[in-house]
Amino acid sequence: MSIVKNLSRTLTQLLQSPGCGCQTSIVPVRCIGVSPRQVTSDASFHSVSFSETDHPRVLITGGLGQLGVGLAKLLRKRFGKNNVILSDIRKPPDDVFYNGPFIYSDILDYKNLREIVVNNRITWLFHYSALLSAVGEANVPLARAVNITGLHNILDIAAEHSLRLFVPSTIGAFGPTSPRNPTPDLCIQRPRTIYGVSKVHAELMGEYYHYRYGLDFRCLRYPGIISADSQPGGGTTDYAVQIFHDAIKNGKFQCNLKSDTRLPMMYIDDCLKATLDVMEAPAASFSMRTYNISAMSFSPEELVQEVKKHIPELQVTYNVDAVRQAIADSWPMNFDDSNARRDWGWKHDFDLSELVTTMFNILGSDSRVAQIN
Ligand SMILES: NC(=O)C1=CN([C@@H]2O[C@H](COP(=O)(O)OP(=O)(O)OC[C@H]3O[C@@H](n4cnc5c(N)ncnc54)[C@H](O)[C@@H]3O)[C@@H](O)[C@H]2O)C=CC1
Ligand SMILES: CC(=O)[C@H](N)C(=O)O
Repeated sequence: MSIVKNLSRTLTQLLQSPGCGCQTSIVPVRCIGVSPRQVTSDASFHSVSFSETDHPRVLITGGLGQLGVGLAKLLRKRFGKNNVILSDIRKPPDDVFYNGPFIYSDILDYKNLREIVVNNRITWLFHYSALLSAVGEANVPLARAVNITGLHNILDIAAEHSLRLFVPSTIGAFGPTSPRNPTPDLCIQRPRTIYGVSKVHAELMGEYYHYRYGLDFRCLRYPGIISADSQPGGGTTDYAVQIFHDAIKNGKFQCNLKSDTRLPMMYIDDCLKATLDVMEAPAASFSMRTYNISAMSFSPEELVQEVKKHIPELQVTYNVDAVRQAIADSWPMNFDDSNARRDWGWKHDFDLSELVTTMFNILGSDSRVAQIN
């Protein structure tokens, strides 16, 4: 009984202390760092808080995919090369291996993940491992394991070690019953892919851990991301990257979506900038923990027109992939990101024409700009 009284007194003091940062209306366990998973006492609560170091110590999971290497480059510029560790289950190419710390990490291996976080005194975690929409439909058990079980491991490790955690969500977290034009942050989410279901689960679990355990969870719903020097990992929006490679290589492109399929898209630099911005934003600026971000929205036909300004002789045919088309038809056409713009100042730099010009500048030494004037 006296222990309970003491605990209650301590809690009251904590809640009244100005440094606590907790509102009394929120479940107070966050202030005492209750761990969501039973761990041995010597393994818990050894985290180094951000204020104890000059820079965050960062781990990126699934870092060898389309987005991770670019993210590592950006974060290393900001926080120093050795403060950012890339991890994946694949073998890194030479340029990645020799450009900064790389470590093997399977997110399904909880103990190994915890060891990495502890030994490297990680304070920020960017959780990029996932199976994307099209490959997820091709292997549902694996997608369920990686996207859901893997996420549970990440959430528990992050909560136990007081990490700041970024988990990307996607336009794919919405479904045919969501408003599609535009899609707001808060609306019905009934996706029909395992990818989408796992991402809604991630959004809800992250927010639950935030309120229940005080986890500093931050989440952005990315549109389809377009990049020049990294390949997409098997999604529905992949066509918008492939067109550049095929146009340059052989002047022909076969599109697997219908010409008028409109989806939100973004250039990779904007996506990575938003990711760093939301991680650096003061928590007090957030009115929610999961935000839509948007830059542009286009159909294959509109992208083709823009690409043809650089390669006028490009020949395009349409050979629709039924699985991808059904997915795309259930996704947002336009994304409403007004909350991100208002709360923490999100602003994109690249529109469609800048994106296409930039892609050709990077990829297309032999692309020819048409005389359009
Ligand atoms: N690229 C895009 O257009 C978008 C991406 N996102 C999200 O951003 C994140 C990163 O996306 P991408 O880089 O495009 O994905 P990607 O598919 O290119 O890369 C995912 C990486 O996860 C790794 N991985 C798979 N199983 C793993 C395991 N058991 N343990 C550790 N790593 C494992 C893979 O080896 C791969 O390198 C994902 O969560 C994705 O859902 C969200 C919306 C759009
Ligand atoms: C939009 C995404 O999440 C991804 N690129 C996919 O198409 O699966």
